[in-house]
Amino acid sequence: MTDQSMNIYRESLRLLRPFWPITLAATIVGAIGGIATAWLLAEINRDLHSGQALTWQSILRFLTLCLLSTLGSAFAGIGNSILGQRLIGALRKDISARILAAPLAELEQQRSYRLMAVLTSDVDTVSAATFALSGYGVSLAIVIASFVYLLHLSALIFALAAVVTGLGVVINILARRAWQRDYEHVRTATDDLQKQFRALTEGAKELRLSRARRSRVHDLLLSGAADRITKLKTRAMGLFWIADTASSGLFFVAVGILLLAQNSLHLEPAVISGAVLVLLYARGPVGQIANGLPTMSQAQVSLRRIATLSADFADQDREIHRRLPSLAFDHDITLRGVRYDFTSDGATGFVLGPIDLTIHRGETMFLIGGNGSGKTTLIKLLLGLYRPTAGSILVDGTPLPAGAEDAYRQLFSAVFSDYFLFDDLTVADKASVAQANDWLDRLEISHKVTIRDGQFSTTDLSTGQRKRLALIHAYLEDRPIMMFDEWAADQDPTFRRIFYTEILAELKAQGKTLIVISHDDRYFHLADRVLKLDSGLIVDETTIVPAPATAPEMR
Ligand SMILES: Nc1ncnc2c1ncn2[C@@H]1O[C@H](COP(=O)(O)OP(=O)(O)OP(=O)(O)O)[C@@H](O)[C@H]1O
Repeated sequence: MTDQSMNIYRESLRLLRPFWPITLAATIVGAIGGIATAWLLAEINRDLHSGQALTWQSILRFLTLCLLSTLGSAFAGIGNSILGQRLIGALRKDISARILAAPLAELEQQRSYRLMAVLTSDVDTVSAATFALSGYGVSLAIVIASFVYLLHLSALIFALAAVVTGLGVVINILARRAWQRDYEHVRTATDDLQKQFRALTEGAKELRLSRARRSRVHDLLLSGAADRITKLKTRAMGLFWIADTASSGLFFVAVGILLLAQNSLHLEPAVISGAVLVLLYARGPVGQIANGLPTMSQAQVSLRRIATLSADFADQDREIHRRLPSLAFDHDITLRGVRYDFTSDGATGFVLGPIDLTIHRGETMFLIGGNGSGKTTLIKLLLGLYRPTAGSILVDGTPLPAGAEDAYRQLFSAVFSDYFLFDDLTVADKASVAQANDWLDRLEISHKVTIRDGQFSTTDLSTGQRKRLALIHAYLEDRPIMMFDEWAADQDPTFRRIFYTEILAELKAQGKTLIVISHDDRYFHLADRVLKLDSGLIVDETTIVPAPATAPEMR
């Protein structure tokens, strides 16, 4: 076993471990029900051939076995339903927590549609298999107990039933293998489908504008993936029905052989009828086990996908949930020889740095440079979202201790150019709501948006207006350092001016350290320092000397 498959195996066990007790309990109860069913058949056969009137003991035994049989399968079913629901909840929470704790760079490498497919489709598939577990437990117990009864009736009949079942098992194993191979392709096609579903909503505008793109997405990519899944699943289902029919048909063959050979075998009628009864009854549970195999195969593939994702994010900084005390930042933050390398799998990628940079508390720094010069990458490093490939970050001259990344990140609030707009306030106390209302007024959107139950009443706004809401979130967080990535780019000229000359000035007056990515050279003079990046390096640094205040004119 390779290291990776060991990891996946270990991860699968870890994910399923909390559910062993309930699985075991449901299986034991189901097995009791199954054994009671087989016993019941034996009792019925005995009573039919006893030639005597039923005794109270027989009636009592019959009723007890009926009760055990029905209650056993009912309780096993309930147990497994609870297990299935808990499993869905636990897997979703566990994987989400790992995704939350994962470093941004690793998350960026995973495609979001793949994560969505694991969180929805794979989790559902695994839990569907657990719902079916009770059925398997009961069926398996019936089959085993039936075989014990057959052995008790006659070794020869037992051997005949064993051969028939063995053949059925082989047929089903072959079908299962074929399905398992196909299901890997089904899962890949499911990822493709998720990707195209995303395009349907996120690319709605582009798809309406371009007939060629629309037909490529719908007729080729989406339909292609959907058809591939249909074809593979239809083939697999066909295979399974053939396997199922063949294996259950074998039971009829066994019953036929018994009926034909009953005289030459010199077996009592009670033995023959008991065997026929059991063989015909066991056909159902055997079929149920065989029919459940595709679900089990799918669950195995899906569990492997869940475990792979979970293992990928296993060794991450879990301090996101540890709530370490916040870091103090009194004087400066320094990037010392910091580098970041996008190179992966030997392919050369963009390299930022080495960067040596000190940001002083209370200063306003503008970051400028052409597209792809590395501004956002530098910001992600500075904000602790990327771990430097080389070099270190110092807060007030002290290197950031290991495990303090999340505490460090709490020093910043930011509006990224690809920001996500949350529609609720993190803290919705009276003071925060009052502040938010104040800002809605100042940002001239109070006529559109109000705060209701700690939420913005709407986020269906223009691009520039939505960005104003993102700014309110950043303001309410009240962190010492604020970063704006081309915030003003989507604002009209008046608001752009208000942002640079009033909002930034006010935040600076409050003592905030401001980092502003900007292309608005009309306002560069408002910074304390302007840094220019090119090809991942700081190529220019200009300290802005404030113009001396002009003396009032003498009359
Ligand atoms: N996730 C990523 N994986 C690989 N390379 C990346 C990734 N993100 C950015 N890059 C590369 O890093 C370079 C710098 O990107 P970055 O986003 O930092 O530039 P920028 O100066 O912010 O550009 P813009 O002004 O267009 O936003 C780009 O040339 C890009 O190829």
